[in-house]
Amino acid sequence: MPLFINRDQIFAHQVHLLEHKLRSKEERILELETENAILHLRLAECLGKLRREKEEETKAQKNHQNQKNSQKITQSALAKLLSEVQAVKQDLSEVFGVYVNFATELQEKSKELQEKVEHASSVLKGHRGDDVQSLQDHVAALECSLEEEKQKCREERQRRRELHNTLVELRGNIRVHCRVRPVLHFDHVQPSTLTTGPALSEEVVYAVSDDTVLVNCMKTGIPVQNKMFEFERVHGPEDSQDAVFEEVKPLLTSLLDGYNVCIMAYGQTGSGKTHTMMGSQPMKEAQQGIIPKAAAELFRLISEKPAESHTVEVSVMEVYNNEVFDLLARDEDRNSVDQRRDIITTSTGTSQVTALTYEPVSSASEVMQVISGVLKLRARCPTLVHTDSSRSHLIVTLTISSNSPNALALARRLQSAKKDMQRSTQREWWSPRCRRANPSARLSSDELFASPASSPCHSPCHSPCPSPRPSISQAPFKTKLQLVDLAGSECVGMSGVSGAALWETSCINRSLSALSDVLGALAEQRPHVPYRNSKLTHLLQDAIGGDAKLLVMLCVSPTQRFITESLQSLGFGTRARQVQKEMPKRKKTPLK
Ligand SMILES: Nc1ncnc2c1ncn2[C@@H]1O[C@H](COP(=O)(O)OP(=O)(O)OP(=O)(O)O)[C@@H](O)[C@H]1O
Repeated sequence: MPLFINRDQIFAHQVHLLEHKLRSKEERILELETENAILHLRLAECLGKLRREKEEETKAQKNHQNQKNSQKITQSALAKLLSEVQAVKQDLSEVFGVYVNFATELQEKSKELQEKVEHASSVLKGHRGDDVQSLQDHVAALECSLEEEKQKCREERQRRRELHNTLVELRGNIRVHCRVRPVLHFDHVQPSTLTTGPALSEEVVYAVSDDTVLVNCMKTGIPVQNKMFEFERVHGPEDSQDAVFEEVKPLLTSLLDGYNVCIMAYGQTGSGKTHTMMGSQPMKEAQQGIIPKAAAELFRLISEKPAESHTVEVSVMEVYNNEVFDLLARDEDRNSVDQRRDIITTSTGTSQVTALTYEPVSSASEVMQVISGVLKLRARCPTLVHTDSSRSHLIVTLTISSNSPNALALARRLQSAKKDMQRSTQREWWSPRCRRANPSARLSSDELFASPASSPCHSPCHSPCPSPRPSISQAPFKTKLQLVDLAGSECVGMSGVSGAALWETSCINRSLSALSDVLGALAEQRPHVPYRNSKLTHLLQDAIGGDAKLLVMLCVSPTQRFITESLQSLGFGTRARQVQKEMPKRKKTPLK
């Protein structure tokens, strides 16, 4: 074996050894690093465990604290409960004490009552039959006197109403009657799904007494507000055509006494104006309105006068789109001709329609024949509210010419009686002193119309007696009865009209608002009254502001659907009542 080992070989061997050592060191380092990593992992695990345990411990501590708190609360609640139980126990014992006392008292009282009943029944048993009879007689007498008192009360109310009417007449107020119609089929409409609040067909306008109307104003979320309106007379849905006419009838007597009279129906479309003025189909007597009934009453009154002392003429006009039309105008062949007419103001300041046709009539049926003959010419149009809506204002005028000496005498007496009343009113005719001295002192129509010689002075008051009656013109006179069926005010949206009908609606609404303006000016006694703002007010100038007796018949729908319009009509009536016109004057217009 060669002994020569060179330095390179030794060096290489050493390098090899060192390399080997290094590799094993490196392996060891790797091992240690792995161990270290494992230890790190373990440490992390332990730390996590430790943290979780700590959290659990905190949780447990919290729970423990909560438990401690709720224990405390429960303890205090228990203590409270205990004290309440003590108090209830105390109360119960007190109540029991009261109950025991009450029961004893009740027992005593029932005993007492029983004794009294026994005593009363023994007393009753002891009574003789005729005593019972006298008791029954007494009760009957009491009932009778109660009935008498009721009758007196009714008479007193009637008298008060008459006095009120006289006062209205003396003051020259416009009379306002109101009629609330029944709920009808067209009041029922399908409610919109969006609308809330009261149903549209719900009744909200009521005639609560014979002079008061009540309106329930309902809005969602607001308490119901009641509004009251007072008029000279209020008719409810159950009131018949006859009942309505009965209240109007006295005006017809005035007509023959020499006064101009105007009866005008006002109200929203479909509220019953035409029903009230003309009547409804089928036109049986019970369904006749004011116009046929007034014609009948007028001719009945005339029949009581000397023969041929009165003549009557009828004219029929309509105001349509602010134009006056003479519905009786005919050519020689009795065909309708252009019926447009003008209104002029005469030298005496009254309004007059030029070339108006007057038809002489001698009975109520003739009057109705003439009117029915031309009513078909009246403008009508179906609307969403009313299928047979009148689109014009209708004015029927009955002109009565009187040359009766009786009527003249009557008129003369009336004139002077009225003057006396007026004078004594200014003096204290209504004073409590006068009324106390003779509570029944009121002028009946007989006294009013009696001649001075036969008219005793009823007033024992110290005011001087009326002076001798002044004499007036003996000339024959004419009076007018104007019966007006106004077109209905209406909301364009609700009536659903368009085109020509929309123009009609606008004309109707404008003329009605002109009427309202005239009443406003009169009520406030303004120096200028705008009669000429519309043909309607110009035509009715004498009736509204002149010396005629004017009655406004307000027609009102009863349901929520028309509440805005009803309130507007009731407001119009209230405004009309505030007007103090000239005192009605007897006519002295000479016959032409
Ligand atoms: N008091 C009432 N009793 C029974 N039915 C009534 C009453 N008032 C009105 N009516 C009926 O209601 C409907 C509408 O009435 P009317 O034609 O009189 O309304 P209007 O006020 O004249 O309407 P417009 O102004 O649109 O002409 C009619 O069918 C009528 O018969």
